[in-house]
Amino acid sequence: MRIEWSHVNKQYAEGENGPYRLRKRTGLLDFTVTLKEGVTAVLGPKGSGKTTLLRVTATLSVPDDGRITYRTFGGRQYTWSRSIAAMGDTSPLEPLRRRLGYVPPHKKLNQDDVLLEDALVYLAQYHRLSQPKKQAVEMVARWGLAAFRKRTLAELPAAAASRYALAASLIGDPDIWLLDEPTRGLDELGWHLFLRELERRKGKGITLMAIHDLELAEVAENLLLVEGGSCRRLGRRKLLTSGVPDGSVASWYRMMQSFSSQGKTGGS
Ligand SMILES: Nc1ncnc2c1ncn2[C@@H]1O[C@H](COP(=O)(O)OP(=O)(O)OP(=O)(O)O)[C@@H](O)[C@H]1O
Repeated sequence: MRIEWSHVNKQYAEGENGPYRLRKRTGLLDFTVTLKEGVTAVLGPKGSGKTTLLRVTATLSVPDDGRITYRTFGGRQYTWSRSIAAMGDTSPLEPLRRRLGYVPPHKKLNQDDVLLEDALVYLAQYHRLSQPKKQAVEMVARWGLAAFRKRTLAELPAAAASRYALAASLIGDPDIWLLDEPTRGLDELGWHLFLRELERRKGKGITLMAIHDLELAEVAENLLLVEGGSCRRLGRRKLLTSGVPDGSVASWYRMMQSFSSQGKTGGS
């Protein structure tokens, strides 16, 4: 399976700046990449477009331009683009959405008064799983959430909310797992369970995780470096980091950042 982003653009209007000018912020700029199976860490400075990339890929946000093509297991193909969104009926994308798990950057669900276990049952029903209650109970056990089963999502402490976000995204065992700052708010148990899940996912489907933690990036199979909304580098982690003395992602990332700041200052 693979995902192909082809000339994807996304801009945000920042607000009026004077009567006739609308300032724009770049989310993605001519983003063109093909990604195959494996765990890929999406790295880049603040505001480089990581969240935008995950949101458009999750079909939660509409690209202004370009298209994303998903070639999934079983030979099925889906496309997400502005023209498809404009048609109004996105039901042909539903099978894709059911094979896709997304973890948002902010895990705390302040408004939600659904009980945690019920929320997982609803998700299992949405994913058309057999025995949704059983699936929910299993997920509760797997993510150490038994003590919170009968709490509403709004009541969850931060660590449990972070574990719930991961558990919810994994209902239905998605082929595509999109994680935005997945370790934000996680406690020690959450970290342990998350790392175990990542190991399980290696080489199985596509996992894209936007992270700032360069140590965590060491568990990824691929690195995708985003800058100014575009892909600056994509490759096997081992290959990319073989060029730096200690072979670490942190050193490689620093080297890439120092190249870009030299470029901006004319190499001085
Ligand atoms: N909803 C929005 N409205 C206006 N501008 C936005 C919005 N979302 C993102 N942006 C802008 O788009 C650019 C890319 O943002 P994005 O959140 O995708 O970057 P990021 O790499 O995820 O950043 P961070 O590492 O801080 O999470 C930034 O300039 C950001 O300010």
